[in-house]
Amino acid sequence: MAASLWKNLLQTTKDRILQILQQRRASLYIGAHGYEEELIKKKLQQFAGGSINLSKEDSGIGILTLNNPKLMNAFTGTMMLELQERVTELENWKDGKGLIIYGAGNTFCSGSDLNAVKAISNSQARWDEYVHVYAKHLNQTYEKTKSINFGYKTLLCRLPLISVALVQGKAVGGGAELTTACDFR
Ligand SMILES: CC[C@@H](C(=O)O)C(=O)SCCNC(=O)CCNC(=O)[C@H](O)C(C)(C)COP(=O)(O)OP(=O)(O)OC[C@H]1O[C@@H](n2cnc3c(N)ncnc32)[C@H](O)[C@@H]1OP(=O)(O)O
Repeated sequence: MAASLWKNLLQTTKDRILQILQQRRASLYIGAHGYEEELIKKKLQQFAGGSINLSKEDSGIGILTLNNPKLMNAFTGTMMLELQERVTELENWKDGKGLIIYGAGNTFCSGSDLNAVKAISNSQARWDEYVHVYAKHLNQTYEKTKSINFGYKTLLCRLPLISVALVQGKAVGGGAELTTACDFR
């Protein structure tokens, strides 16, 4: 009897552990704010527009273009997601030596897209909460910094490439801080 109870308890515990592990796998990221990675991504995807373009030259120089010229290259949600993808691509670029970041049109970057900031500020969670949680995903040092800009910063700083922000025109808010993520500006 006792042996059978023990066996059941053992099995139930194993099942529960497997269940928890599966849940964790399904949701790789559950941050301090309780948001899930997919939820954050979906939210950021709602604020679409512009793009982050990367061209990798034979010389080993990458050119990253902030491309949203109608809004002075303001960062939309999808641009944030793309930035992470491009940085991952650069991290895996074996022949990469340097990186130049510049803005399309005649400006560098006007920071976060204020349309998204306003829209999210009217809903349950503020834009910066989403952004901060996403920054944590980008940057494990979030707990110390609690800032997306720092998220960008360390994300770019940890790249093993010499980076230059080629600033033409305005660099405001998050755009100004992005320049500080580069080795030279
Ligand atoms: C919370 C996040 C925080 C962070 O990440 O740290 C931020 O970054 S918040 C955003 C901070 N940035 C700003 O507040 C900049 C706001 N913009 C401006 O001050 C000016 O637009 C400018 C960048 C100084 C350029 O001025 P100017 O050359 O006179 O151009 P316009 O003002 O006519 O702008 C053209 C066009 O672009 C739109 N625009 C500009 N910046 C943004 C933006 N950040 N988000 C959304 N849209 C932006 C501006 O509204 C104009 O649109 P139209 O009127 O439709 O032509």
